Amino acid sequence: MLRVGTGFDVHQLVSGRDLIMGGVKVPHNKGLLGHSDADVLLHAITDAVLGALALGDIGQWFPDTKEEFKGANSVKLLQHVLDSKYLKDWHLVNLDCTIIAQEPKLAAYLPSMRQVIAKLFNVTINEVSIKATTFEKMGSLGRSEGIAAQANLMLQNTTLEK
Ligand SMILES: Nc1ccn([C@@H]2O[C@H](COP(=O)(O)O)[C@@H](O)[C@H]2O)c(=O)n1
Ligand SMILES: C[C@@]1(CO)OP(=O)(O)OP(=O)(O)OC[C@H]1O
Repeated sequence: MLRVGTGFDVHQLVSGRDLIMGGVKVPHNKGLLGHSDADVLLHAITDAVLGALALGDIGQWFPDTKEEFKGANSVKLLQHVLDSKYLKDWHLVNLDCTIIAQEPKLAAYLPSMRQVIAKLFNVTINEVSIKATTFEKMGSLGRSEGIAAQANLMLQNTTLEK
């Protein structure tokens, strides 16, 4: 059986925070604001996994009202979902993501992000695509007030037919 999932997330870009995306610390004078480490890419991917299997969304699994998720490492949040009973027998066919960031330039960091994410899903980096685009200086994203990410993926369960 095949299932597709999509995820989208956006976080505000502010001073005094680290910029962490795809589990990688990207050097920049600002970082993303959130209850967790605000890893916008991993949040979109987590929502895509949950969406593929109709399991709700990241905020339902890890409420931002809970102290235990304050400053949480989003790698661990995604790992928790992937290790859950719901994901048993499901594996990633492919993942395709787009980060919308006016700044900083991300091209140099995308291979490291692909590596982190491929390891999490136990696939090779060939199954993990991450692209970056600006917002052509338009609107809030174009003014670098935040960074957004979109993820699309396909999961397969070979123990279930159709
Ligand atoms: N934060 C970003 C945004 C874009 N890139 C790379 O630059 C290319 C051109 O971006 P446009 O938004 O003008 O299309 C894009 O295709 C990416 O390769 C980047 O590295 N980091
Ligand atoms: C990850 C969680 C939990 O720490 O907090 P944030 O970092 O604020 O991120 P968001 O994308 O709003 O999603 C869900 C949250 O509950």
